[in-house]
Amino acid sequence: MTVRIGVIGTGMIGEEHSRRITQQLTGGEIVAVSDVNVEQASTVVDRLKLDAKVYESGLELIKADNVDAVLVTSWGPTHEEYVLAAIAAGKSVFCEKPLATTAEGCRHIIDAEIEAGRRLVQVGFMRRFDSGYKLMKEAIDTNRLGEPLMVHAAHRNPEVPERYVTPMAIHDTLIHELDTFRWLLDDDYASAQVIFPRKTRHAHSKVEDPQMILLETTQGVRIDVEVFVNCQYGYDIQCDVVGEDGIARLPEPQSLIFRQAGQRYNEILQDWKKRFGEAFDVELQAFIDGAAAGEICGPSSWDGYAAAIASDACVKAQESGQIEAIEMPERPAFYG
Ligand SMILES: NC(=O)C1=CN([C@@H]2O[C@H](COP(=O)(O)OP(=O)(O)OC[C@H]3O[C@@H](n4cnc5c(N)ncnc54)[C@H](O)[C@@H]3O)[C@@H](O)[C@H]2O)C=CC1
Ligand SMILES: O=C1[C@@H](O)[C@H](O)[C@@H](O)[C@H](O)[C@H]1O
Repeated sequence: MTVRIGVIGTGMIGEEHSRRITQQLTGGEIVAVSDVNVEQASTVVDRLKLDAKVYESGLELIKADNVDAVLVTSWGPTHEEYVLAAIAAGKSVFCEKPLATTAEGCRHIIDAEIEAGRRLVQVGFMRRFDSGYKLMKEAIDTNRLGEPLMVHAAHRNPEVPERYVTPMAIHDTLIHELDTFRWLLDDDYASAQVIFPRKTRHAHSKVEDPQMILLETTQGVRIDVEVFVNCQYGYDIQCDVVGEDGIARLPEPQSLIFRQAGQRYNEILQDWKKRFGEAFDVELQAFIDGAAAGEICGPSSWDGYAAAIASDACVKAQESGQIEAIEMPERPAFYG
């Protein structure tokens, strides 16, 4: 069975995901696209030579009879409405992170999914599909490090546009780490604090950059994350898990080592497209296969919600300058 997919939001990642579904993956076909910028949607259809109808409204696309499954790749604040509409239509939906920009928005999605009676939502936390992070997870799960005690991490982007403002360092950027560490450590968060070091001259006026986020889990693991979104030099994701019996470091992406002009060096990737290219392939193939089988797996709405609860606490901590408590409600049996 070919899964007929409708894509809402044909910006950078919407186009990337449409390209990989069309040119690399199996079992899926893009039959419909939509974007508030209709011209943008038409351009992507032309550029990728898609046999797809352009819809002026994402909600109309979701209702279309020939759309089996939906990809939501529009801006974060629009996700909740589209995911809820897909659930109401009984269609599988892959939603890029964040599932919603607040925990309250995610809760609406959870309530609707439980009401629908089966899992329909996969959240785009692609790091869970990255080979390096999977090795780390295996090392932790097989107790090679002993009990995890601390995590040191960094999330660096070369630069961000004007519309990227201070809270986005949390709900757009740190949200990846907030999901990853819950999954790696099989734990939830107990508190969060945000510290603003001296601001880089490369940041525009509406974003504090860099930021240091300090998290504590319910098991007492301490986590520090540097979010630095105008670091200039590249897209750089770092993670060390320190355990009782050893330390595991996330592998660097494979790259050539040059000896040239009196220097030995290797290049650093510049964006998420290449850094997590293989992980995107695996996550989207899992979505297509899940939609075909009627069994969506991978990061769930509950994972999106849990990350958003922590994200809300971090945004509050940005404003208060205090350590903010994080309380997770009990996970419904529906989410295993
Ligand atoms: N997993 C990852 O590493 C990444 C995830 N993302 C996520 O993907 C989403 C999109 O990000 P980008 O592609 O970078 O942004 P973008 O700005 O390049 O594209 C977003 C598109 O959504 C469209 N849009 C905005 N409001 C809409 C609405 N109400 N209905 C339909 N379309 C609408 C815009 O016109 C634009 O074409 C965001 O949630 C972002 O956090 C983005 C980059 C990497
Ligand atoms: O998801 C992503 C972007 O939306 C976000 O803005 C970046 O900070 C992240 O590095 C990237 O992975």
